[in-house]
Amino acid sequence: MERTKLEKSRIEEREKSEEKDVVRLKKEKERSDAEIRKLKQELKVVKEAHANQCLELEAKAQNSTVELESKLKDAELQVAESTRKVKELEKLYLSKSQKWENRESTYQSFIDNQFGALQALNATSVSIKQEVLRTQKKYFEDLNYYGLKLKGVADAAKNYHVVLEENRRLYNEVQELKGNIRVYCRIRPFLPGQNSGQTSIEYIGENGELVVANPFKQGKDTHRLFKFNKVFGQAATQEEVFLDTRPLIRSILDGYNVCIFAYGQTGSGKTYTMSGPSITSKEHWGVNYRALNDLFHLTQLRQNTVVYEVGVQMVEIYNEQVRDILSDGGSNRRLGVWNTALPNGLAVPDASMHSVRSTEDVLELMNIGLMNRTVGATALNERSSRSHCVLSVHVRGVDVETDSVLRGSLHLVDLAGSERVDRSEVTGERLKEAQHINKSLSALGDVIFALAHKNPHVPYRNSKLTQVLQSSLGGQAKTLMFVQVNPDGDSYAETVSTLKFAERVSGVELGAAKSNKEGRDVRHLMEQVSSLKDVIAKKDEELQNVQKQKSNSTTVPKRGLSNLRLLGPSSPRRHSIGPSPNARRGKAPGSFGRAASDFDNCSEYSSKHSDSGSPRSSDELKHRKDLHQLSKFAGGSKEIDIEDDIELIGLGDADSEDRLSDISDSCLSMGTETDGSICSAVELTLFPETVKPLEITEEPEPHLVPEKLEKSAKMVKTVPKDNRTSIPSKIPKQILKPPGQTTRPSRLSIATSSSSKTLTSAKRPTISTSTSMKPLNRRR
Ligand SMILES: Nc1ncnc2c1ncn2[C@@H]1O[C@H](COP(=O)(O)OP(=O)(O)OP(=O)(O)O)[C@@H](O)[C@H]1O
Repeated sequence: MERTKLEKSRIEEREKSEEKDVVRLKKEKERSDAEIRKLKQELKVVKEAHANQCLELEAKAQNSTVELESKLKDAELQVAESTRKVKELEKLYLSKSQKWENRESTYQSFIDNQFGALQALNATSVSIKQEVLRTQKKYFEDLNYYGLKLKGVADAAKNYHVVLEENRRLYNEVQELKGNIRVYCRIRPFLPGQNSGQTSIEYIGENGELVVANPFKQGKDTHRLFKFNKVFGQAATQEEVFLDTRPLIRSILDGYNVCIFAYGQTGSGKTYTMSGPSITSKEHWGVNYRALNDLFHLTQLRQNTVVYEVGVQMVEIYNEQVRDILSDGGSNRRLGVWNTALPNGLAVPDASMHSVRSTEDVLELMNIGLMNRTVGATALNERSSRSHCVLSVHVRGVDVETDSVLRGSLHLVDLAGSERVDRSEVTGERLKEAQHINKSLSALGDVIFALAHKNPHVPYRNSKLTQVLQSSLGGQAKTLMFVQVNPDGDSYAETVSTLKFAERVSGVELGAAKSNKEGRDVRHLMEQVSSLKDVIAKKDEELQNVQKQKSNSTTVPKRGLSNLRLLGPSSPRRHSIGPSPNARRGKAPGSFGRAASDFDNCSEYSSKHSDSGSPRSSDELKHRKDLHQLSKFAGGSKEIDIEDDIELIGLGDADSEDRLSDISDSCLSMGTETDGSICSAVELTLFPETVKPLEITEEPEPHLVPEKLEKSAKMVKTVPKDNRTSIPSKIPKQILKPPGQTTRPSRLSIATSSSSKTLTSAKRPTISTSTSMKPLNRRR
């Protein structure tokens, strides 16, 4: 029961739960029904939406179908097109591939060839490599070899300049030995206002080459090459020009004669080179101031070994007249020119000689000279020199140790410029001057031409200029010419003719220059000769005495023979240089004393032996006899005196005719020949104190003797007797003439005498004469 009850309770409970379940289920069913309704509703909506969608989709599908169909058609078309293209491409491909194949085969064959070539190249390169190695080896060997050689060459190159210098020196020496006239060319710069674009100067070489060309003509033919010792360009300074000239100038102090002259067209810079534009600035000084400045400087340096004295002359040649431009007021006096080649170059002995001791003295003198010089304005040069100006510097040096004397002279010549009168537009007086200038320059050209061609006759006498320059052009001087060039194209013709002239000048060989040095040895020898002659004379005298005692029957013409004895060719005293032994012993004071004592001896001799039959050598007697005959023929003793004079003044030479001098305003100037004459002249005028006193018994005729020479003669009288002083190398012997005998003032008049003509055939050296000696030969 219980169990039933329990069962029953359980069943009841189950029923209750089932009922609950039924209620729950019912609720659930209702909820589900609601849900189903809702879902149905939703389904209906969805169905409707789906239907709509389907419709839409159908429509879309239809559209898409249409679209796709059209696209398909397009695609088909495209496919067709593509297929066509593919076919075309295939075709192209085929042809291209065909081409490529061809190319490939070509390249292949090319590559094969190249490969073959490469192999060949390889082989070659190997051999070349070997060759290179071999060459390299050789190259290094050669390099070593050339290195060694190069070292030698480098060593030689080091010496190259030395050798070059040496060569230049040797060349100059050769030139010097040949005595070629040196030619330096100087080109003037363009002046303000000139057109520098039209220059005739094309090229200036280092070694003196100069090429000029006509700027107004084209073509090679217009170019001309000239070669000189040196060419100074437009930029060359006065200092540079002088430095190249200095060695030449310095040689004056070693006893050489030097001549420097400037040649060129008017306005080309001759005065600029020789004097400079102004003396106020040292930088502008020309060659002449610098030369003298340098000479003084050198003389100072050498004063312990050589004592120098310097004298200056300055003359101008104006319209064929030589004028002293340093004399006070005397510049209008015409001066004579020594008309022969003189070793010491004193060409115008009558020109005043001024002793100078410093550059200041020189500046002062040259200022005076340049102020006195004739200048004028032409169309080509505002201050054109209308004359040739010659500045002569005479130097005498005495060696302190040896007493030897040297003499040098320097001529600085500023020529007047050549000019084409049509260009210089001159008239009247200027035209006359220009004609004289051109004439004298053309005479200079003729002289140069004759010298260059070594003609036997050189026409020095055709102008005063060539006479003055004779010793420098034809003597033993060192000569330098500055050829001045105007670079202006308009002056091309003048430039070429100037340069041609200069080229000719540079071809002139003067022979080696000689130094005017009297060595001690020469002096000693001369002294010995002199003393030997004294001994012989004494012996002669003794013999004559013996003869006289033996025989009183023969009479010898007194004056004639005595003088002939004195002056005969055998007499060495005529040429004696330096004091005689007697003079040194104090017997006679110097050479003039010597001359006087000779004369005394001679007079004594002649009086002692006037009536004796002299037993001298037959030659001498014959000579005397000849001369005696001549004297008789010429008119007795008077004529013999003329002969004496002839001999004394050096007219005894056969060639004396050639040496005829000019007549100056004041007196004649002598033709003469040897160095001594000039030296004497220079010494008597410039260095009078060196000359020994001479007893002059009579004053020379004043109208015949230049004022300066009178002074010299007076100075000679008053010089103290000092046996050590040097003596002019050539001193004429004094001869007494019977009172009332006429004087032969001019060598011209003497030369025309018959006796002189006969004597000139002797052709032997004659006693030189100089201005200083003129008083001695002129007696009343
Ligand atoms: N090297 C130079 N440098 C500067 N100026 C110069 C030079 N050479 C010449 N001159 C000038 O040229 C002009 C002419 O020169 P200079 O008078 O020296 O000529 P010249 O040849 O002597 O003439 P002339 O024959 O007519 O006397 C002057 O004014 C001068 O100053």
